[in-house]
Amino acid sequence: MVGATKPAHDTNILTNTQATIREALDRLGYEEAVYELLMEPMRVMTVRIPVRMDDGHVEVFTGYRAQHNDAIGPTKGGVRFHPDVTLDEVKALSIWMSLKCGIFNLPYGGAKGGIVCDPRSMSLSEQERLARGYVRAISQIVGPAKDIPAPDVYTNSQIMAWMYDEYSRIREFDSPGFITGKPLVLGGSRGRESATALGVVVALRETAERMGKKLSELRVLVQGFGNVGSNVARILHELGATVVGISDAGGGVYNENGLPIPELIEEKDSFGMVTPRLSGVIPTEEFLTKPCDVLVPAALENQIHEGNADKIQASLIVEAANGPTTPEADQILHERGIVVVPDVLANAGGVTVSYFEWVQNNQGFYWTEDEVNQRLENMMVQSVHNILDTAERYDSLPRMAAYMVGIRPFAEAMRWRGWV
Ligand SMILES: NC(=O)C1=CN([C@@H]2O[C@H](COP(=O)(O)OP(=O)(O)OC[C@H]3O[C@@H](n4cnc5c(N)ncnc54)[C@H](O)[C@@H]3O)[C@@H](O)[C@H]2O)C=CC1
Ligand SMILES: O=C(O)CCC(=O)C(=O)O
Repeated sequence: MVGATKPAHDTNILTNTQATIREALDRLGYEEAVYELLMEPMRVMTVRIPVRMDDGHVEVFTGYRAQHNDAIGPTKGGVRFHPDVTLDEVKALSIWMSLKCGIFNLPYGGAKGGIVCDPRSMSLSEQERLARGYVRAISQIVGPAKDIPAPDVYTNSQIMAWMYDEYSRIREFDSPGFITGKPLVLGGSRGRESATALGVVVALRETAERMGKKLSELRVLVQGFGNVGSNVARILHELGATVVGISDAGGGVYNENGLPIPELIEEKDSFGMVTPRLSGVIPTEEFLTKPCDVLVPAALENQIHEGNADKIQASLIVEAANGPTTPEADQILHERGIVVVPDVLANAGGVTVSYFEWVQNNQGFYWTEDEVNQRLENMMVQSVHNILDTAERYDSLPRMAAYMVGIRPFAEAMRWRGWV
């Protein structure tokens, strides 16, 4: 995620997540021990990774892997390369991965990894040595039946390929099910590249229809133009919605009549940056409050906060990023009647197609892109209505409904196993 800096409105996403988990478990009537087990990852590994840099000196990087809960199956989640990675962030992200798996009935618990580094200032060979060093450092706790990594911010199919190769060498057998988000030729799944975005668009369409609005009538602002944001903009544009604004780390562009999305995608670089080549760029804070029907944050955490929530003009927010809305902003948006489709529901298309990739690797039998997309769409439609119906039934916000639906399978699995 190029240009990403620590958000101005930084809040502790781990303590916020723990508070929401507690409320969800209380509403479901589970005992204290269930909360005690689910409030923190069951296992966290911190590693120090020495990397010989191109100029000959050795730099030592800190990396983490957090495994939230393995009562249901192996754990799963991406690895982030970013200078602002912290242990608390990785822990919170691992809990959110569990919620996604719970909502979508995937046979996994959540995990997340991160390395404190800035890949923008590293050569490809330095990144390769770092990726391989990370796998060597965590190899005891990962594997196709233990914990399955995937791409996240600043990591991509090339980094997955190096990690896969390193793991296979260590274990002395070829092990494609160890990691997902691989290149197609190494056992990647068709559709994984755009899966998160496709899921976001399906969640947007289904929720808008429940609000009496058609996709083709909507004006959408998309914050972030990387893997998720640019694909969301592309799919919406192809389906006839009007994408009135897009942004990246340098700011945003807005046109009430719609933007030429295919041309903008042609212009963007591999780090999701396009604004350096555009005129009329406005700052992010102004961008987020521009007129629109739907806002899709697809960049960083804590972008919608108590300082701007009262100025947002959208009536629907679909969270493509992990953790883009602070709890204070959630409350303000609710009071203003703005519907928020939470991250653990909206962006779970990525881990769902990663699950499809793992299934295909285990079977050695590969699906067409149509099969992948159709299965994803069916699961997304079902999960969106399940969460929105649950929210109505419990008179709660969709986020609380998503936490209740997502956490329950872990509490039940732990009971059956006799852990609580
Ligand atoms: N890639 C995936 O499959 C999944 C990604 N996510 C989440 O989606 C979000 C975006 O991920 P990717 O698209 O993969 O990352 P990316 O690294 O491909 O793109 C990030 C984009 O955000 C922009 N950005 C950075 N700082 C910004 C700022 N202050 N204001 C506006 N834009 C800014 C960057 O310029 C870039 O366009 C992250 O929260 C990630 O965890 C969630 C589920 C799956
Ligand atoms: O594809 C995966 O397994 C994980 C994706 C991920 O890291 C996320 O949903 O935040």
